[in-house]
Amino acid sequence: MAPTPNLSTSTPPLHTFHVHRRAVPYRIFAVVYFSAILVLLYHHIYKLFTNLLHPTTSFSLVFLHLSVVLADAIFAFMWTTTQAFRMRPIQRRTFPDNLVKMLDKSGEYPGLDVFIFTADPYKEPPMSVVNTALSVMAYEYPTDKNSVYISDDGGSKLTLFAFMEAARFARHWLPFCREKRLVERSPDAYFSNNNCCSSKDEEMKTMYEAMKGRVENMVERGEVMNEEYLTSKHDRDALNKWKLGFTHQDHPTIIEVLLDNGEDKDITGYKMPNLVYIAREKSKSSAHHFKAGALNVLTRVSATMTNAPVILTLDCDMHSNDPITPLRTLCFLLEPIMGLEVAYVQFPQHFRGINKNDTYANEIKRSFRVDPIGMDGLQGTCYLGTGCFFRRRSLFGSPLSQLFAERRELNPEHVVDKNIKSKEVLSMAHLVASSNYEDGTNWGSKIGFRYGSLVEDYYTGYKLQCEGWKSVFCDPERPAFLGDIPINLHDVLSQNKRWAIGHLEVAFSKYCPLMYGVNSMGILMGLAYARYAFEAFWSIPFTIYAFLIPLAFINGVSTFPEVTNPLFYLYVFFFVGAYAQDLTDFLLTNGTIMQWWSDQRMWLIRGLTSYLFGSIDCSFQKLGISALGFNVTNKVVDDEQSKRYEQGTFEFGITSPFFVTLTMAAIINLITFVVGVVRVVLFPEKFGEMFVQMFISGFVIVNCWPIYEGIALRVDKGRMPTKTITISLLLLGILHCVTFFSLTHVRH
Ligand SMILES: O=c1ccn([C@@H]2O[C@H](COP(=O)(O)OP(=O)(O)O[C@H]3O[C@H](CO)[C@@H](O)[C@H](O)[C@H]3O)[C@@H](O)[C@H]2O)c(=O)[nH]1
Ligand SMILES: [Mn+2]
Repeated sequence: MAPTPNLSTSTPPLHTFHVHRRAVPYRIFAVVYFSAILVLLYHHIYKLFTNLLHPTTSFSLVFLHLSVVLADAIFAFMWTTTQAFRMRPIQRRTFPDNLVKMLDKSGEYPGLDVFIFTADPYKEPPMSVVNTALSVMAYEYPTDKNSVYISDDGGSKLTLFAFMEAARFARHWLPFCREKRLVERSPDAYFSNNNCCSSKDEEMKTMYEAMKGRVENMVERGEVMNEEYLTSKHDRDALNKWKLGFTHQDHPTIIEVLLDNGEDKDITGYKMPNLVYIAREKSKSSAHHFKAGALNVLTRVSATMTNAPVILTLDCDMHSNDPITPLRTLCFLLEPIMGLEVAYVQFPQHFRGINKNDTYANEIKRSFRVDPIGMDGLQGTCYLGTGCFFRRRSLFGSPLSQLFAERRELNPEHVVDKNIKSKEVLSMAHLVASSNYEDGTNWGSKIGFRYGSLVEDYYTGYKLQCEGWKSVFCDPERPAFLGDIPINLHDVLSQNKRWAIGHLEVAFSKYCPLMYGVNSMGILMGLAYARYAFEAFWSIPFTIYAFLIPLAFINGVSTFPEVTNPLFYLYVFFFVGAYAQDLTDFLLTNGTIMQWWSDQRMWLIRGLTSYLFGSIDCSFQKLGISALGFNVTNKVVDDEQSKRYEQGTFEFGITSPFFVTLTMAAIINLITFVVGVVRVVLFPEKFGEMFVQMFISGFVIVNCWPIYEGIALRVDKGRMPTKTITISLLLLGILHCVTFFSLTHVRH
């Protein structure tokens, strides 16, 4: 299809898009697949009723049958929700050159406020946060329009110290980037790519390494103490704000303006961007709402200081990989016709350091690449938490009716006319960062980033779109940002568990996408958001297919149709159809078959771990038994683990409930398969009856290969702990006994 310009043809376009060719075959396939689902559901219900009406049917058999119907119904539901992404996937292009021409002729660059988040100096090394900040301070954007705000939820001296160093280094780094026209503007990325040839490079590298040495030295010691590093009185005074009794959960607000655009210049005399450090007030008596709370504090503090109309939210594990990214964003936000309706422009999370076959599916291709282009063709993509440029105005009510904050200074149209370091500005900034400031206001409910879910990104994007805002997904050839990934299985699964819980919180709130979302945005967008809200539901069919049905099989009860039954072909179609389409999506987004294999394996693994335990935690929270928290993902890498990751070896190593369910699934399916083989040898005529179960268990076994290795073949530290294996065997024994006694009357 020809690209469709989104502008009137008189001016050169700022952006275009085209609908992917796959849309039409996907729509046809959807109709066929959906019809097949209806046939299967009809069959299930028919059989269930005949079973129920039969006087001799035992309770256990009905239970088993109901479970199978439930599993298949959830598969069907989840399949339906994913169709929303496949109806109209689009691809966009931007023309930053045209934008620059337009701005040179007619206008001014809008201000940009960048928010960077960090929460723990030991899980998120301050040097990595510094690299994130330097990469965006060096954006190809007028420096007097660029302000970088660091939110430190760890309230750590170490992070502030690192930024004092960074502010000094930036005076050298920014002109260096400008003069050399670098595209890699995170020093760490630049120097680790062996960009060292000129003497200027060498000099810069030495300076960078010296700063890194000082910061890492402090972090290692856990205290900022070396007086010789603290050259200015101002720095010493700032660090003295950490008084006795200061903890990361209980402390006053600390705001330090480290660079002030009005007065600070780089070594060539150019203005520096603003750089502000903020540790918001924390107190045990008020909720701080984790990252969502930090986002709102930064929204307010930045409003008092610069109030730029465009906000970039960026996690500290991600740095800019392309300095013209803000210009690409403006291609959408400044577009005269549709621009005003766009709440945010989301760039995908791309990662560095992923191993060859992407063992843990860290690329998260479906959520970060495949699904967003599908939503982009409808009303717009989800907010993914980082690498996203917001129109500040979108945080204040729907496009048609603006809401106003309780203080005029916080509203998007307010113009700041005082210096960022002035007394008035600083006292207002402290006020709006206090821990009880939001009491009795609309922050978190109607204004700003929304509270109520651990995935504040998904939830906020969803609420904005329900209000009528559009959004844009922009995925240029050169990734705009590059992030780091967790490289150990447990970290990956914990992260996914947090997401699953956050999504469930939305699913079971009054804003459930299936009702509220469908009403506000229509059926397709509602389904797309529901696909995430209900992702933890995968755990239900997976648990049934991985445990219940194999246990029944071992105890002599087969659930699946024989190969001679026409229904058998329906199952084959479901399996092959869904997998083939999934593979197609993957290959069309530059994936390899092996990466796809890892991705589907991780989906199965998540089903029995993150989604399962996420559902359990969420139920506990609903029952008031426990509270939910945001466990920050660990970003520090252990060398030995790193080596195993490079080789593609799975990392177990610690005792965790996640690994218990995985081990159980691996063992029970191996047993099922062996039992099947023995029965086929004894009664070859039963092969047709057992084929489907043996195929499914065989498929699980192939997927579980790394688990068997972890249990039996490895001796390194990352192997499956003996304790985990013992607990799994015990639990399996109990489950087997329960099944055995429940099915006593059914066996023949
Ligand atoms: O109380 C908190 C907890 C976290 N963070 C920051 O939030 C960011 C994301 O945390 P991380 O541990 O890296 O979580 P991820 O799972 O990698 O983050 C994904 O999922 C989050 C929602 O669960 C989103 O906020 C993120 O943008 C998205 O990348 C980091 O910069 C943290 O420093 C805070 O500022 N305050
Ligand atoms: Mn992260």
